[in-house]
Amino acid sequence: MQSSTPSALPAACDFTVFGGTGDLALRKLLPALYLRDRDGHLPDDTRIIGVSRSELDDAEYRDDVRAALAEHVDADRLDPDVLDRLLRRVHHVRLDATAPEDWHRLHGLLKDRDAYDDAVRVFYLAVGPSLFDPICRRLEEIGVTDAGSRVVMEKPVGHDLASARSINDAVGRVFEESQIFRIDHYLGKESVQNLLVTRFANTFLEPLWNSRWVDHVQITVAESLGVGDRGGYYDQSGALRDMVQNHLLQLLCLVAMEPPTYVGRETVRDEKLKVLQALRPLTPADVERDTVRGRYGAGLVDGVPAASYADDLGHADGRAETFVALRAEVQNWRWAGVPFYLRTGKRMDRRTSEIVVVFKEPPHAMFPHSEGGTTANRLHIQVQPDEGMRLHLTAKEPGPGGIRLRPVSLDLSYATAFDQASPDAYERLLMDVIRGNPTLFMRRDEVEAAWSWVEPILTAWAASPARPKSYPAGTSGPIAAAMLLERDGRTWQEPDQ
Ligand SMILES: NC(=O)C1=CN([C@@H]2O[C@H](COP(=O)(O)OP(=O)(O)OC[C@H]3O[C@@H](n4cnc5c(N)ncnc54)[C@H](OP(=O)(O)O)[C@@H]3O)[C@@H](O)[C@H]2O)C=CC1
Ligand SMILES: O=C1O[C@H](COP(=O)(O)O)[C@@H](O)[C@H](O)[C@H]1O
Repeated sequence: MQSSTPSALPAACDFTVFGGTGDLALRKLLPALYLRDRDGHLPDDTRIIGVSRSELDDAEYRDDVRAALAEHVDADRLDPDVLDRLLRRVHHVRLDATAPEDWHRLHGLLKDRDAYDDAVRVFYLAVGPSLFDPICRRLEEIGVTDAGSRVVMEKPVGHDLASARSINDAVGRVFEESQIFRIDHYLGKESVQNLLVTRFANTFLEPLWNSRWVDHVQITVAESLGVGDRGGYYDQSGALRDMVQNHLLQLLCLVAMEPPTYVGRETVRDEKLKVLQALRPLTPADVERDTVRGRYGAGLVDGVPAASYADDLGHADGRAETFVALRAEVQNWRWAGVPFYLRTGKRMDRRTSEIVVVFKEPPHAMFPHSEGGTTANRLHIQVQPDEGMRLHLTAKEPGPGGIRLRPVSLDLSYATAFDQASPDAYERLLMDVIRGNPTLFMRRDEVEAAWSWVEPILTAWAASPARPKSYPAGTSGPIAAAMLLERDGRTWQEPDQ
């Protein structure tokens, strides 16, 4: 998905990562920057400045980055010359973001760039949100927040609407909205971008993409991993905040949005916002009926024993749900009456992110005496792994006798069609930040509209004496999630269907 006016690559870039020694920086950001450097995409004069309180000089930090790249980049993509070039770009600044006296160190390094007219400064906030406000204020004080500067925020932005507004206000006091890049890494996935291309660069789907022909939509983001060592964060968050408020609602928006007049910086975001604003607000009774929350117990994942959430957390007082399923509706002309079923969970039976658009049954049974039956057509968009698309149809089985109906599918595998691996989402998104293209980032109004819709669910759950329903690790979630669809005469699409 390109903006209508692709932005130029600047001659110089200072890419500052607050939290440069953290998990996100070392596991995702540095590998993505390395891979873009490998393909010659970084500005020639790029510096990558890791900021943290750790007592590291440049050489020690470079050692840490080298080790992280060895761990997180495939060995066959690690080129020693590129690695050395990248490491020469890397610096570390020891700075406690809350200590005013430390900031001269970063200022000293950044002001070297004053000679460049078009140097871009990126400030990536890979730290807890409580540091966003102090960091932005200090950046303003040291005079590095002009139009050439960009700030990147990770999701989740806040833990409810009020805290999201407060974070947005704090960052917005220093940076213009056009300088603020709120990452939802799902928007950087190739298959997610391709969803818009499939819908809007082809004609065959559009006449069918509405309540007349679509029965319902299913969006599943299932993970086989548990919370790992992120339990501290996760238990404050839970699957609704961690996944639904951002990734799943963004996927829903891309399925449901109207075609923009062109794919531009604001047009896609304008259309996504309209979808979020059209989501039917849930009353407490709707939450009771249309949402399911679960939490994994011990079980087997791929035949291997897997711990319970309490074991992963290290105590039994966990509060968070690790699974959510819910029924949403988009109240507009196109989608009135079409349910959107969303589910996401950890420690499930498989890792998959997929969107299934289930079309209506044929209006008239023309082959009543044939063997086999018709099944509803389905478009299955496989976001990950094994990106691709499958269109499920009914066909006649070849043979000289009578008509025998059989389900078949038209399969598109990206790996086969394009013979190349998809880049990691961060590779695309970090380059968009450097180029200043915000199309694939969430605008303030989108984030807040998503929180507005999610908040009644959080409130109703907090008020309810019920606990999340238990499901064994390695399954497709609590039985109640299946019942959510059965009640409507439908079932979740599982892989063997
Ligand atoms: N990890 C992930 O996959 C994802 C993370 N996020 C979000 O990104 C943020 C960072 O996550 P993650 O990397 O996992 O966290 P980590 O705890 O691994 O890293 C935190 C980083 O912040 C630094 N830091 C903490 N306090 C200060 C301070 N006062 N001044 C300067 N630096 C400080 C730490 O270094 P030091 O202690 O040396 O100062 C460290 O480099 C969080 O908000 C998280 O929710 C979002 C999506 C995914
Ligand atoms: O943002 C998050 O996403 C990951 C899942 O991302 P994926 O690209 O591996 O599908 C999730 O594990 C994590 O809890 C959440 O914070």
